[in-house]
Amino acid sequence: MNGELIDIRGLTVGFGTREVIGGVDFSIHANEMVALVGESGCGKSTVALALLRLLPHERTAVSGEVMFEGRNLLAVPEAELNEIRGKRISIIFQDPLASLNPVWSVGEQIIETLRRHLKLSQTAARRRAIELLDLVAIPQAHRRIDDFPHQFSGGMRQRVMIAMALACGPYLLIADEPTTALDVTTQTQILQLLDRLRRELSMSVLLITHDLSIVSDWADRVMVMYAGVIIESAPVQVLFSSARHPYTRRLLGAVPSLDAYANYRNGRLPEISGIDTSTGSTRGCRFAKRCESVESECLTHRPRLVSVGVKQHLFACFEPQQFQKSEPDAAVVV
Ligand SMILES: Nc1ncnc2c1ncn2[C@@H]1O[C@H](COP(=O)(O)OP(=O)(O)OP(=O)(O)O)[C@@H](O)[C@H]1O
Repeated sequence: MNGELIDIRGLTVGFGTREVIGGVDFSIHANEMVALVGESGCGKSTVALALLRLLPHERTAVSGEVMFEGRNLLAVPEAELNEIRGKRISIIFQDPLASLNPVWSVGEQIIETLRRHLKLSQTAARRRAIELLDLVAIPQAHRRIDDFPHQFSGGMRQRVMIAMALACGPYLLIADEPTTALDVTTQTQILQLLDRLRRELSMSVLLITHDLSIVSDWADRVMVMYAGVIIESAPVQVLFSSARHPYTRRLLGAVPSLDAYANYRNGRLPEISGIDTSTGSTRGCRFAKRCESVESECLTHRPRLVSVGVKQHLFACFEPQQFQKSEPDAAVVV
């Protein structure tokens, strides 16, 4: 499969009267690993859940388009979406224990998924479940299949979740903070595993994380989110070498490195001042209150995501040297 796998346009989510996601546009190509990075509370999980219509219905308003295989997932009937969730698009979360059933063996849980979605016989499903546990490098998969979730370490449990997510051969795996609860070594192993699997299985991965430092080795492209909007998006090397948005530049300054460690020992680890990441303000640029280069236009107009002139590098900022056509913010024009 080539080209765009999923294309998201104008995704907006409101909880009650608060707009949490303010019109997000992005696409993911076949076999691509794309990272969605941002501070806690900026709306990363809300985007992931909104794509699959997994947000609670009550007091939640979702609009926009999520085009996948020629269909808008926000508009297809629930039964059709059930065929897509878990089968074509799978999602894994930070805490496997919360997603696994403690009273069922991991084998029973994978077999149930295989039987429900692929209608396999019990014997074929068990054989496939062992293969899947093998695929995610669980040692002695044929024995471990009958163990219960609590008998696995955190990293192994995350592998089980990945095996389950892969059961039906999805085209897209959404991994929401899959390594946050793990130690650094296990975190690397899980990311290595995801990277190997997406290559072997020709699958795309949307990796959601608050930790910019983990994406450099694994992601092809990075999208930086701030207060419910994507403010910069670029191939990973471009982002790390030539970030344009003031927020991304400060975020990169806050990525721990040996230099930063030396600074830290001297009491000078960089920080991003202010706390305004999730206010859902709809007026002007959402970063304006924390931005050192704020101009009057930033308070009244919202910068659109535009190309900086380099392939796949987009940013949303009224940086003076950039010519950007802006549109008055809907909140200002009454
Ligand atoms: N069901 C809900 N009802 C109301 N507000 C919600 C709901 N779910 C999330 N929020 C709010 O939306 C904002 C974005 O939350 P979200 O979990 O998407 O952020 P995040 O970037 O994934 O953060 P984290 O990395 O901490 O998970 C937060 O302010 C959160 O409190």
